[in-house]
Amino acid sequence: MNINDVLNKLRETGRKAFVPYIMAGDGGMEKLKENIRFLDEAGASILEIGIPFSDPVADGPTIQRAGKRALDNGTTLEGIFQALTEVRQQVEVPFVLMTYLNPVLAFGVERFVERCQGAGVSGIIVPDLPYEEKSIVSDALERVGIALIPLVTLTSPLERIAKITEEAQGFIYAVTVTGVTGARRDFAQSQFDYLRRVKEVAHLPVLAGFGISTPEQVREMGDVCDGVVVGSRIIELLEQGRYGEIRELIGS
Ligand SMILES: O=P(O)(O)OC[C@@H](O)[C@@H](O)c1c[nH]c2ccccc12
Repeated sequence: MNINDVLNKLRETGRKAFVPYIMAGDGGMEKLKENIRFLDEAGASILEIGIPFSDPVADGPTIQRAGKRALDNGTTLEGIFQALTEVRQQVEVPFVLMTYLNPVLAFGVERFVERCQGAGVSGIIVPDLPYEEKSIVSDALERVGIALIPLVTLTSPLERIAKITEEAQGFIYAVTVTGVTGARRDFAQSQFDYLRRVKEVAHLPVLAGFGISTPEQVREMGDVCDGVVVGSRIIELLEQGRYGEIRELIGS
């Protein structure tokens, strides 16, 4: 299934999307494939898979550490594509890659997109790619039907959000905090208001991410948008082998 099919089906049945984020190569390539199979079986709607990078400006401590572990392991993009290609046939869940721009440029945009297609990747997120410069990667992605998922933030003016969502595919990633990835204790009313406003102007599903770590937060966010992305908490739970809690989060 592709991203649109998954999100349409959830909407028709009145359910919300749950998108775990994992760091590729944290624990090695076998672990990556194992984690993907587990999260697919546990009911993840879409999987966000992070490419480790030495200068992850949007990431907090948990994801920075996971990225460092992956790089120290000798993780390469080529190795990640190979693992994804192998596991692709075994799972249903769509893959979205999250990468900073530099690794893509270093690998070569055309080559990167070709490998994404070969590995059955449905979308990519590039947090440091300015919207105005998106054609650097979006032209090549469009040719093969891979979505460039846009991030919108609390500080993006509504007109800009409307413009971004008009041309987007897949879903809109609404960043719920100003700052880096990582668990937050609670969310202010203004953050829910922001999500409602994004929902009003977006013609695509809106998923909220950054700082979501408890079943209660998953439900609260689900009340105002179409689902959530959970990264840092999933990485911690995977690291500690707390699979029951991951199932609980996905089920909430
Ligand atoms: O870790 P958190 O707070 O649950 O946030 C999601 C996040 O990890 C994932 O979507 C992500 C990881 N690194 C990013 C960089 C930019 C945008 C998004 C991300």
